[in-house]
Amino acid sequence: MTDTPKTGWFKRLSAGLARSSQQMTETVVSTFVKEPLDEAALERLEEHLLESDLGPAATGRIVERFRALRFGKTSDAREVKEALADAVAAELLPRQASFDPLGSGIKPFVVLFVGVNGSGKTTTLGKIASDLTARGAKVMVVAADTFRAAAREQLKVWAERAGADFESRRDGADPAGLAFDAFTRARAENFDVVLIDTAGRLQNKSALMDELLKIVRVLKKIDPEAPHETLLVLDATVGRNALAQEQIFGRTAYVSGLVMTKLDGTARGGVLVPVAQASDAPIKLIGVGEGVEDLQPFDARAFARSLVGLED
Ligand SMILES: Nc1nc2c(ncn2[C@@H]2O[C@H](COP(=O)(O)OP(=O)(O)OP(=O)(O)O)[C@@H](O)[C@H]2O)c(=O)[nH]1
Repeated sequence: MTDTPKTGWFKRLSAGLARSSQQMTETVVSTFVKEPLDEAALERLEEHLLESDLGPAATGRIVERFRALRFGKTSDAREVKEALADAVAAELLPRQASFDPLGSGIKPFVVLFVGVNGSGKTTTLGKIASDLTARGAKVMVVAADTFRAAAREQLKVWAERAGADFESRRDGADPAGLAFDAFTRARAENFDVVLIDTAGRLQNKSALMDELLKIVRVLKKIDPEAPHETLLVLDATVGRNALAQEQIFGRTAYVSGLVMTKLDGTARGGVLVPVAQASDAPIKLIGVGEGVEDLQPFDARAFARSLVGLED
């Protein structure tokens, strides 16, 4: 069979979620294939869903859906998986949105990346830069984490690989000043997209938030609508700590979309559900590996099906 782009994409998603889907299949699905759906089984379902980090609210609703379904003694694995996928998709569909900097009509379209160090911000920005330049866009990458030379270097490598312009300053320069100058040049030189990486040191939370807000303020001096997107990058492997990070950034940084990275590195990919539901911002992208193609648009239905181990 030829590998269409669609199936290739779904295969990557499924491979990335393999650890989570294995956990789901081993616990939840096997419970119902072996025995009828009685109260004891529903209790075990609740336990397993909580262990998969789906969170109490979504878990409660999913258990109720299963109670209403009344599987007979002979329900097979496929039937259980389909029902579970539908239940998880129903939780996530209202929390899905697309990231489309080239389709907005805004030029240059400014994207701010926020999140703690190590969450995958730089990698995500680099993957997006590669995708946009491959589609013919003129892209500028801005390293507004001016304190860490290593962070700048890493970003520079991504920018060069993508064929994007790169803007940075010496150690300790004002990140807001850099963002202002970069945006000004991007306007003058007709760039399509400006991608701004920011610092993520949470040790000094209020200074970090002040720095982010200052960047937002100066961008608005040039264009009151900027930044046109603020993506909060969260690492799925930190589990429910991602919820705390969402609260810290979500409250102050005007986040407009979430990116959940490293879903391939955890068996508890279900954590995406409570994070999506706690946030005012929808999930726009997910990372299921280190390759450029492993950053994918978030598709709630496909995610739910992969999470429970369905193959299409
Ligand atoms: N397996 C896997 N690794 C990822 C994914 N996204 C990012 N990474 C890796 O996670 C590590 C941290 O990513 P960075 O992009 O450096 O994180 P950052 O938030 O920019 O952190 P600093 O550079 O410390 O500010 C890198 O080794 C990435 O290759 C993903 O979806 N899956």
